Amino acid sequence: MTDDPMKLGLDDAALAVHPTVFAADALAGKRVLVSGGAGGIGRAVAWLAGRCGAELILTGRDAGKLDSAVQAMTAAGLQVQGHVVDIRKPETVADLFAGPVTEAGGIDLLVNSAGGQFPQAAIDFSAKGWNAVIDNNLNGTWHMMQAAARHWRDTSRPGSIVNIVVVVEHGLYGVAHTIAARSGVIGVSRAVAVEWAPLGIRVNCIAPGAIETPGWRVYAPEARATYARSNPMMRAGTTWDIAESVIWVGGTSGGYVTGETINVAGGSQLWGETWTTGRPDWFQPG
Ligand SMILES: CCCCC/C=C/C(=O)SCCNC(=O)CCNC(=O)[C@H](O)C(C)(C)COP(=O)(O)OP(=O)(O)OC[C@H]1O[C@@H](n2cnc3c(N)ncnc32)[C@H](O)[C@@H]1OP(=O)(O)O
Ligand SMILES: NC(=O)C1=CN([C@@H]2O[C@H](COP(=O)(O)OP(=O)(O)OC[C@H]3O[C@@H](n4cnc5c(N)ncnc54)[C@H](OP(=O)(O)O)[C@@H]3O)[C@@H](O)[C@H]2O)C=CC1
Repeated sequence: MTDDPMKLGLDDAALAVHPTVFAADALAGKRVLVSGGAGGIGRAVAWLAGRCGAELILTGRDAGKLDSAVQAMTAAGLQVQGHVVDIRKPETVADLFAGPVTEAGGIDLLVNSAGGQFPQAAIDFSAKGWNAVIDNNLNGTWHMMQAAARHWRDTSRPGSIVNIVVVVEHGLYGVAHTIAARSGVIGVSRAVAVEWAPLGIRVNCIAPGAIETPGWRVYAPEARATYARSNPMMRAGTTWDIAESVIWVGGTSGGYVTGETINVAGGSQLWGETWTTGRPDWFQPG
């Protein structure tokens, strides 16, 4: 890992050629919408989906980041468009589906990778900080899920949703607001996996462990330095690990899977701990 923010995780050059188990036509004829598609995990998902033959729609808040992702993928021959959408604003999410999604001919897969939080001891959260994280990760993800489900219902086509969450079982500390928000996403995903099955809509979650991305910039270097050893495999994962699991469960390969949360976390749901704020004295060994 490096502290150069431009070099956290796999870059476009690596994502363009990284080996994959998927065939080049695994998603031929499909259209994939990735929120947070210019970020670390979303970008890798977009690259893999595009390399599998899907048309891509990427969203995010930062137009410059989106432009750089669209340019890199276009230069590699992928079919991609980018749109500025803040998932916290339901009206802009509705505009995305009424406009670009409809004009493109609809989508088959929605990947919700937009999200994030800041590290802080829960006892110190302000009401505004708590609300910001809940709004971003629970409400924002829900706005996207519901808009996609309405799109599929109204166009009588099946669909698939993959929500990127975090490992909520244990071992992730200093981000209790996001544990609450992501537990909500996992819960609502299980509920609508049932409600939306008659519409031909599958809903699953992927819970990444420590995946080196530019998003890690919100954590102090001392905290980040501990992340790789936060799981029994004693290493961080890559955005490609997450991308391949997203395409597996979101694509036809996961066609009989719904309502699941899959930890892609090196076993950190079973063993290990991540203190995003630094480990308190109470928990120091002996
Ligand atoms: C081993 C695994 C590692 C950990 C697992 C997870 C990893 C990841 O998720 S990687 C990173 C993914 N990306 C991010 O987390 C992006 C970074 N985070 C954000 O962009 C923001 O924190 C936000 C989206 C969650 C909130 O943004 P926004 O609504 O724009 O909020 P504001 O910046 O205006 O802040 C509102 C409010 O929130 C409190 N607050 C924000 N940042 C901090 C902070 N660093 N420390 C303490 N409090 C913070 C604060 O109350 C803010 O209000 P004001 O005080 O009025 O500014
Ligand atoms: N990296 C890791 O170790 C882990 C990551 N995760 C989760 O995976 C997801 C992706 O994270 P990662 O790629 O690492 O982080 P990044 O910060 O690199 O990417 C997150 C992306 O989300 C977008 N985003 C955030 N809030 C909004 C919003 N309100 N509206 C639209 N877009 C938004 C950002 O776009 P923009 O910059 O344009 O605003 C950003 O590009 C997040 O939910 C993260 O919490 C979970 C576990 C571990």
